[in-house]
Amino acid sequence: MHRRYFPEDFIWGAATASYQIEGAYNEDGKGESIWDRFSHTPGKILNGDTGDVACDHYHRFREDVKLMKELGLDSYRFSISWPRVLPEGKGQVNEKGLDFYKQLVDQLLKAGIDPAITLYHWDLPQALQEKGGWANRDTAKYFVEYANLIFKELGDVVPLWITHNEPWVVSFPGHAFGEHAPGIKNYQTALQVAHNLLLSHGMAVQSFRQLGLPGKIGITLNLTPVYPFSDNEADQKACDLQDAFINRWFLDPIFEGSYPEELHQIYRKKVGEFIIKNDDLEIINQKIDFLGINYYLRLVVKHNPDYNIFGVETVKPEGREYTEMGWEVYPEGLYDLLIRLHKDYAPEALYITENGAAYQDQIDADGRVHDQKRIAYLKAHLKNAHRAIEAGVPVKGYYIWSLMDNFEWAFGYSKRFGLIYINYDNQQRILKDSAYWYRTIIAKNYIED
Ligand SMILES: N=NNCCOCCOc1ccc(-c2cn(C[C@@H]3NC[C@@H](O)[C@H]3O)nn2)cc1
Repeated sequence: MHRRYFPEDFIWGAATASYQIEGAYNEDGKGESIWDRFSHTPGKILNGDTGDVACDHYHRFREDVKLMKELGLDSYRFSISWPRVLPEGKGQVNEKGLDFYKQLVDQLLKAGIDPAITLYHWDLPQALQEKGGWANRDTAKYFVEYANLIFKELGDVVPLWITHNEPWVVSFPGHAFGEHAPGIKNYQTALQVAHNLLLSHGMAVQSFRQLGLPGKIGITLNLTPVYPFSDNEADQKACDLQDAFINRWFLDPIFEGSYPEELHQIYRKKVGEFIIKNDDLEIINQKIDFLGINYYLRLVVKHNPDYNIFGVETVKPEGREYTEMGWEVYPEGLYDLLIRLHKDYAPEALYITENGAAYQDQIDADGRVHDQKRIAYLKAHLKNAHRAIEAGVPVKGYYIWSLMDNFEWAFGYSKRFGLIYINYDNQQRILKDSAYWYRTIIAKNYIED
């Protein structure tokens, strides 16, 4: 067996997000979020699930940190619920909410686990949505005020900061397709949202620098490598357009200070303008310390003039494996993506801030969860991350999505991504076989293939 050793200082982590695990949706002064509102709206979430209780992490965080320590995690990536600390999104601070995160960070540090904080993981205060939400440029200003509050409270002990998680998902499923909160179906609004999210990212990085904090700051993007169904020119063109739609629309402004021109032209013609003010792109193009990437799947596309505004149709290759999300298992796509990012954008450092799979997990007669498919998925993706590191790509860490089963947005609790199985009837935590497997990988710092 070939041993693939990771760099000595490689960071082994796991990730969660506030709305997906905390529960206590209206406790201790927390304000309503757009996901509280969306999940309470009939018909939006499978089985009528909500994040009202979730994994009850708000009350069980000490037990959960103990489990992280048992796994030997170097780092734990979690998000802060903006309305838990600022119930109205701005102004009055909810000290009890802030105190929860200070206690969580304190427990992590005592356990020898580095906190990695995502400032925005989709749960916008509803009070700000009432003022237009991310379509309103003022929200960028309110985001920086919120970020500064957290920077000042935790900035001296938290080494890794992520401004936003997956702005593409916030913008398009949230504001063009209507499948995520706030459930808007307006493409032009989605483009303005994407811009204001990026602007808020740049402004927050500027503020982080001005505060002279010791940690590193970056952004996490869901990046999906796109492959043409055939080598004919039309399919190749479709591939380039889909790549611009999902990946370059965020990568180019961040790393080059400009939007992809061809796609911008298509949007001008078929969707309409969105407001960019004079030095916006300069602010967005702030130097970042790392790029976080969430990798799950690849897309294969072909040209179909009738399919959507791009004339791009995604296809599902035959004979391939798919996860419970319907996402193709394509570990090589992680290698291809990392090589491309290194070549085209050369980020100073990269963290895989999410990688994982939903499978049909069940508790067997022996009381264990034998999630062999997940172990195979994770191992194959780690192999490809290692290949990229050997090729010179500065991948500094890997966070499994997710530490525990949780609320998978529009799919509710029907999709299990966790290393830890959650029995939602009694909130019991059960380490799956993949958790024990990951513990040995962390301890040995190598995989065998
Ligand atoms: N292209 N056209 N689409 C047309 C229809 O799309 C509508 C829906 O779209 C999407 C696309 C992607 C996602 C998604 C989910 N995760 C997993 C989470 N990552 C952050 C963490 O919270 C995990 O739970 N990653 N990505 C969701 C919805």
